[in-house]
Amino acid sequence: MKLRFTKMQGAGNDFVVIDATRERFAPTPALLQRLTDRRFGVGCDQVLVIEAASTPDVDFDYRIFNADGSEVGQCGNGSRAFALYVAENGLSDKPRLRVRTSTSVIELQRIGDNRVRVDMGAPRWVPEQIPLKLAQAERYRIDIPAFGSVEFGAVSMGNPHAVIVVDDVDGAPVEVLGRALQASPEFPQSVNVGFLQVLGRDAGRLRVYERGAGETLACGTGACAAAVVGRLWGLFDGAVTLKARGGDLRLEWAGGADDSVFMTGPAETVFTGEIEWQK
Ligand SMILES: N[C@H](CCC[C@H](N)C(=O)O)C(=O)O
Repeated sequence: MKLRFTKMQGAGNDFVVIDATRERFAPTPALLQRLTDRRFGVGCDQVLVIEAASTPDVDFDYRIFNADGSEVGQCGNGSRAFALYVAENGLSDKPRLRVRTSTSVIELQRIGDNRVRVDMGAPRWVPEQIPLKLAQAERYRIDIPAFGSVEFGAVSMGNPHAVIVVDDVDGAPVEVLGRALQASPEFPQSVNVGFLQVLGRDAGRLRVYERGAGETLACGTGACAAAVVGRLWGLFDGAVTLKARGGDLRLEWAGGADDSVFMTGPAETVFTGEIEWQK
């Protein structure tokens, strides 16, 4: 049977997007592998699945699968692609969309041909909500062989993030230290590891070694987490532009525990295609 998909990207974080209702899509491990593998399949960091709303308070449900097939609770760059897909395919003409993932409800608003502003909800830093098996702190430390005591901030945006402040992201040991933190027992569901270089009170550079995908060219929830940790550590003011390798993201957070983080950035459709698939 044929499976139609749309290849999209947001700041270089790339996606295969599927309208589950139209395609009667059921995510099996083998099919996810076919969609994510960059050699033997289509290739992407995440597969985004658009489903009919499961409750009347939202417009759609939103499922996210990493390149390794793991299903997760949030994808910030993906949410912008989601909004563009819905508009381009006539799934809704509402200017604002409420969308539910397995861990969050977010609100998407297109603000230009290929720019979307997302209410990503409030950050969660209670360790049990991240999850992180350490006593709650503003600054955490874990001893990592070959790196010694590693200091980081930790927050959930519906998925777990650790943020390490570095002097130079280009020289940061992104993969080795990212993998080591992901393997730490303190992160029982692994973690997305951000490396943040502060450029000023309203600017920084960010690289993220993502759970289930490795280093991506940008990570939307990682940018939200870095903006929150940067503000909690007194490094940033209310709004910050974070430069990822694939593009820039704009983050705004008023700083209150219940205040949403707003993320604004690009989204683009790259191509549409279909694969032949045996159920
Ligand atoms: N790797 C993440 C999911 C994708 C997040 C990222 N692509 C974004 O834009 O937020 C996780 O396992 O929680």
